[in-house]
Amino acid sequence: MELFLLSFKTLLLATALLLVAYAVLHLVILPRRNPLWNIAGPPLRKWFGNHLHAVLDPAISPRVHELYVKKYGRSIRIRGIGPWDERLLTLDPLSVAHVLKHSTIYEKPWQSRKLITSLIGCGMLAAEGQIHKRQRRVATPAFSIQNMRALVPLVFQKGTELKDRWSDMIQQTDRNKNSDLRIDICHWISRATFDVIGLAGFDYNFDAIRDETNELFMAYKEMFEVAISQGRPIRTIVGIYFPLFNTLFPDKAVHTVKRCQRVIHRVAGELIQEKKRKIAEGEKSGSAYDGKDLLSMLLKSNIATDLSPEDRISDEDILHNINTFMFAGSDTSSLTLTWTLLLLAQHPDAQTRLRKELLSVLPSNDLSTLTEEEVQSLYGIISNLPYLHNITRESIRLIPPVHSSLRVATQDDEIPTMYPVHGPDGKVDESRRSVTVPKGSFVHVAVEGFSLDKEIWGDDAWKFNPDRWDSLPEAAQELPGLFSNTLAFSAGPRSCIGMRFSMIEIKTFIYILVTHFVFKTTEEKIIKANVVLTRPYISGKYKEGSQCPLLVSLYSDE
Ligand code: HEM
Repeated sequence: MELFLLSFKTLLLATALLLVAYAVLHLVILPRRNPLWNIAGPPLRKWFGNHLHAVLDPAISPRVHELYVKKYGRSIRIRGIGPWDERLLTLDPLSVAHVLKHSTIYEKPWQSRKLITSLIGCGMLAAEGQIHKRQRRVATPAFSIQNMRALVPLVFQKGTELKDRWSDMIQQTDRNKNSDLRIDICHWISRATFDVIGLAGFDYNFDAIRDETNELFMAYKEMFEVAISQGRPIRTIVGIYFPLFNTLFPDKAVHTVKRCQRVIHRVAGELIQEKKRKIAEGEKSGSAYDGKDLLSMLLKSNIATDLSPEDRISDEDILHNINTFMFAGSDTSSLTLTWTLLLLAQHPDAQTRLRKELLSVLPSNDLSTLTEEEVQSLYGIISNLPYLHNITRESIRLIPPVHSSLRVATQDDEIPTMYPVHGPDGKVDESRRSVTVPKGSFVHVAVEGFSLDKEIWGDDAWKFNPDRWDSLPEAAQELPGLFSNTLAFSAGPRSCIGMRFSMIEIKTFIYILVTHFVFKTTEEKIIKANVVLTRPYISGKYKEGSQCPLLVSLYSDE
């Protein structure tokens, strides 16, 4: 018995020693051997601390980025969730272009892909490798300039509906006077952009500007709310690493997602089958079905004769991508519009100047009476208005809805840098123009960080100055990015496929709203928070959820 106890104790001791050795190896020794320790980075006050809040919270990240660049250069070592998680934060234009261009080396982390897939399926946002390539190839024709222009009338229709709704609300409040009405523009614009993406996505009218009762609309809305709810971070992490946990112990959110997915599968599944039938009938009868929505385009492109059978995607993939367009294309556009209107309210001179430019091309008859050709020709003019273009670019630069993005290196790599790299001792080696990144490391792509960089954009980089776009500094002109030297729509093979679509939506809505209403700020202070996207909150009222109240009145030129 004694012998047994002795050997049991020895076994326990050996196991404990092994665990300690494992922990020391992974928490102390291996991290120190990580090549990322050869570059400078901010210290940590606590051994288990991290820099994530500092670099991801838009309330402080501009100051943090500025300080880091001054002290540590543009290639910065930061700590992720633990000592084993050393990361690269790059504010070097050459490095970020390298990372975004080499999308097969720098993939999206499996954890975020799994989370997205669990909600909307494995569409373009979450897929990697060949699957992503195939989906992107099928979807690209749907987003061509020509196809996007075909969506202009429906964007006008929804912009006009929102305008009419707000006009009614203002007039109902006070029938005699045109007083200011406090409107949460974030909420209302989100309803309108949902309507737009519903019609543009699969020719389906959620009618959310009127009311929020449509079954499919509610399913998407509730599901996306689960995605952005911050209330259960531990559970979310456990669910990602151990999916069985959610099956065995489902909570309210799991049930909600399941219920929403059933509705989407049923209603959107039927829409897909109906479209397929129409396309097949059109082919049979010789008069091709002319549906202009993304679903019709995707289905047509998927059966195009120049696409080999192995490059085609399944009905399931089609549904996942329509879900993806809903997810990636509704809040991003509505937040851009919300931030733009807030900035215009905060800068009344810019608002008046913009209104003057927009009114100069306002037709004499009501927008809702224009023919399709007239709408197309009007949009052609609007899209080229210089001050509107400057306002749009400046708003997206100053408050990009996607605050930052994350990539993981799938192999060891040497990332080139434009600026010299600072060593861990703070010394700058002028000849050192690359950073060694080991496989498995996370790389932070600071979308907002680049947009607000004073060394690139000038000392007024944090200010709203639409005129800057008339003479950009050389450094800004050299920045990589799909959209006007910003990373707001990312860059490279994984950049935003919906940029043209959102430009039509943003310019059309601003045109309609600013020619009909005047926007003023309320007493409340609006702050930014990064909740999947950069969203507005009333200072001190975070728990009330994202909102952006403005005082809105009818514009009259008298
Ligand atoms: C102002 C509006 C928008 C902004 C700021 C925006 C921004 C972005 C950004 C930054 C990415 C890259 C994400 C990453 O690398 O992690 C992205 C990807 C994507 N966006 Fe957008 N987006 C907008 C509107 C739209 C719209 C309207 C659609 C569709 C109708 C859309 C569909 C997509 C898709 C499918 C991807 C994934 C592309 C891929 O990985 O191949 N986006 N968007």
